[in-house]
Amino acid sequence: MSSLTIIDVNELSDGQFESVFGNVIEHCKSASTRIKKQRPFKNVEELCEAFQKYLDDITEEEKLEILKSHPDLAGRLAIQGELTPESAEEQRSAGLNDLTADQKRLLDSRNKRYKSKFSFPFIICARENKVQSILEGLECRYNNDYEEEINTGINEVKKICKLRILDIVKN
Ligand SMILES: NC(=O)N[C@H]1NC(=O)NC1=O
Repeated sequence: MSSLTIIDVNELSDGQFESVFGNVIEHCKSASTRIKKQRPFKNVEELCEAFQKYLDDITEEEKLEILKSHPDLAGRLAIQGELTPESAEEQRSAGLNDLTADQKRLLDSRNKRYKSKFSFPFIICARENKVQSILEGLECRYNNDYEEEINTGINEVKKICKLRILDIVKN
């Protein structure tokens, strides 16, 4: 991918911008709606920073909505083939399509335990991880408190978002 230059991005119509960047934060169209108005951007870093700032500036309620819009890793949507294309590729790259039966059981039970404590799914940038580090992250972050996990989850969303933007825009 990486087919657009920053000049192309600045010249997209509002509608095109919203459709191209509408899922750089999973299921969060309002980010691209807000950020399209901040153009022109000097470079791709500035564009990434605008999305990161969006994630910093929203309310805790909006952060929770974003966290809750993420699919479980190797969860029901993955099994049913209903992930967004971005998420499907990220989960595949972490090796989540090739879990052993034991790994799948462990992942499911840790995901379930995490979600019942925090009310939102465990989120980690899959492209920067493999099965083992995901399982360890689930074990370790389960011990965090609620506010800490909202922040950690949003930080992971920022990493996912940046990599998605870099797939679209030439650096
Ligand atoms: N639950 C979770 O972390 N989901 C995600 N992570 C990622 O890299 N892509 C996702 O959809």
